Amino acid sequence: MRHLIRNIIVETPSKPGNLGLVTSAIGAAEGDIGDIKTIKSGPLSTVRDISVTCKDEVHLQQVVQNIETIGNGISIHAVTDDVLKAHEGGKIAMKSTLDVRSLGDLQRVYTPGVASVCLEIEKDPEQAKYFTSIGKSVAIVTDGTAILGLGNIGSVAGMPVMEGKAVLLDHFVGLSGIPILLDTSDPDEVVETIKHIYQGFGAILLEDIGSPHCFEIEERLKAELPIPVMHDDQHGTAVVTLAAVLNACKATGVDPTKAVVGQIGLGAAGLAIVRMLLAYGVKDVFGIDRQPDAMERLHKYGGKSKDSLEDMMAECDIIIATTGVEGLIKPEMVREGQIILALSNPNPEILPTEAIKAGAAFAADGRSVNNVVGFPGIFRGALDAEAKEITYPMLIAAAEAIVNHTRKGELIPTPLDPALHLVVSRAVEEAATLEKKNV
Ligand SMILES: NC(=O)C1=CN([C@@H]2O[C@H](COP(=O)(O)OP(=O)(O)OC[C@H]3O[C@@H](n4cnc5c(N)ncnc54)[C@H](O)[C@@H]3O)[C@@H](O)[C@H]2O)C=CC1
Ligand SMILES: CC(=O)C(=O)O
Ligand SMILES: [Mg+2]
Repeated sequence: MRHLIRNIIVETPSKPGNLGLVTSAIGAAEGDIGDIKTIKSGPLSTVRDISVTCKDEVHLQQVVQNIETIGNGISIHAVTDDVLKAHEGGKIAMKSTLDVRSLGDLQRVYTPGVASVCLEIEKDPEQAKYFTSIGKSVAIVTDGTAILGLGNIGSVAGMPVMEGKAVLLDHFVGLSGIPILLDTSDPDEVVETIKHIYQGFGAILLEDIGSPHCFEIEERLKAELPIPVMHDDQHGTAVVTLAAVLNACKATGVDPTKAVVGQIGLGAAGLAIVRMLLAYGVKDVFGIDRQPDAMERLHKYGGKSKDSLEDMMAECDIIIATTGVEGLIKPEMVREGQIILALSNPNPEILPTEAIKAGAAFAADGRSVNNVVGFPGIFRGALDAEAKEITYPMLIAAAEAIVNHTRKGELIPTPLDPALHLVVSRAVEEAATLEKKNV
């Protein structure tokens, strides 16, 4: 486990070199340093807030002890849990876009004025696109069965992830994400429930719904609803992974269609990655999963199998892993020059630093190769084009837009760049519009 993030508030005498002593002490204990914020900078002392990721509480204590033994007047004021603090009261809220200060405002926003808008929409339901927020709202639906790699922890425990997705939709592309927490995983009940509520949304984002029931749920909803439906763990992840694979191939001079790719774990994310790579034209895509029915699905879509994880690691140029199993890939399994994308969250199958040390040419984990690079722009583009569904040409257009937006030396662009989501949404909108014209 490596997802204990804590903030250590450290005071050092204001003298060059002291921050270096602190970061070296953290590094010596193998703490992973994130943001460093200066809270107070005075002539005598400086106080900084240093975010550190540790494996667990024992590891955190080692980091703290290393700092405390530096001496030189360096001291720790507090160790805080900023992640928990950020979740106090939740991360989202439904807010109005209008102010209500006068009686006139009240009558425009609510009764009696609102009645005339209702009647306009009753006469012509298409008007709902212009006079309500429906076209900008995305239902984020989970049944809680595959929350990250944490397993079936239930929808309510998964709510922080759903709120997180809503924050990203709002922040990156101005869409409202509304979590819907289901208490059933039965495909008939899930489909029936969504069919009864879909009309309040422009699109449906399925999230952290485990396999294999996620496949039937998505297929049926896509067929039965007139609005875009996408299971992000499947197709959002596949888009971003395709982009990372294309970028890695470009950097290593490999023709992606001729690369030999091995996918470990053929659940929601893994099977969709296989399908996406095959749709793109990669010929040799191998897969492995501990479930026989997952292997059957691999073969149905044209993927090939390997006998063991060891064979897969020995024979493939590019390895992608989405099993949810931390540390599944051992450093001794890594082949010289291999490309390793260990995408499980919160902890990867192998840390990128370990994979590189073991000889990999490129290595990344689920923090950077993450569906957040793709899903905001995919949904925005589909809604802007008024698309009825999200298709493979739209997804491949998204992957190519990500590739074109990647700077030299990067495997995948940062999702913090607002221009990224704009180019992805434009590419998806254009692909959707082209498809409509060709129908
Ligand atoms: N980086 C990203 O953007 C994303 C990462 N993920 C991560 O991928 C992982 C899996 O997510 P889902 O596909 O939604 O879950 P899932 O439960 O649908 O799939 C997991 C699959 O891995 C297989 N598996 C487990 N242990 C295995 C082993 N030792 N060898 C071979 N196969 C094994 C399971 O049988 C199952 O088919 C999670 O940790 C999740 O956080 C998922 C979506 C996006
Ligand atoms: C990123 C994501 O969707 C997951 O790990 O499940
Ligand atoms: Mg997910």
